Amino acid sequence: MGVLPATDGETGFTAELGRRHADLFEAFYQHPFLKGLREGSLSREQVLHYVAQDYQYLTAYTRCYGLGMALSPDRRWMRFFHDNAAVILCAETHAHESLCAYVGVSYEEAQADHLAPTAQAYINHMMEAGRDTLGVLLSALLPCPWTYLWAAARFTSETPLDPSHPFYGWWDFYAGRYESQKLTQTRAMLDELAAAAGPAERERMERAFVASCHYEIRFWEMAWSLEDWTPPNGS
Ligand SMILES: Cc1ncc(C[n+]2csc(CCO)c2C)c(N)n1
Repeated sequence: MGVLPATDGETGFTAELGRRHADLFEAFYQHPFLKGLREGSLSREQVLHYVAQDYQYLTAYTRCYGLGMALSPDRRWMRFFHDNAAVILCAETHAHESLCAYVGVSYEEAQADHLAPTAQAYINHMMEAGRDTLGVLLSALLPCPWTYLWAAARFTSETPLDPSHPFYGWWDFYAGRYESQKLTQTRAMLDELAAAAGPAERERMERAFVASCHYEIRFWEMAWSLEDWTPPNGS
């Protein structure tokens, strides 16, 4: 096992989740699609498939922050969801644009009008969590920033990032300091909710978190295999 998402000394609900499910973070890191992003060896089709689906995913992810506002007990929580939604709406497209530049298409040209099965399932899972408690919703939303930022921190600490890397812009965005501050804040907010939750809710929170970790791995697999709705027998 490589670098753990949470160290032994860290306390709180999210640190426990990170340690208990470190195997999923490792599987995320070792997936051939992320390896391709590290080595600059992805095909044009794979990059395009990812960008098109991820654009749709980010729209739904931002919508879930709207659900978070609706579930917010006070203005402090509303501000958290509001401010993060504003950042995701603007900033995350930088990461996509660097992938578009790599394959030589505009962001508009990279769009698809349908969701692949895995992207659809991941979105449904997050939206469903938004019909439960704030704690369950935020647990479903946490693996998204945590896996990406953890992977970027690990990669850039092992291999200093060179601007000539074909996916420099993508790695540089997720390795950025601003993103990492947001992740720390999100974990602290979720730790707070977990401390006030009963065992049954905490159990649903963990299940929502684990499902999203699996979906993060499957999202790579979706883009790697160019997943679509063609029935398995090819008809
Ligand atoms: C499938 C998928 N999972 C995670 C991310 C990364 N990501 C999406 S929004 C956000 C910021 C949250 O504060 C981060 C880090 C992605 N692009 N696509």
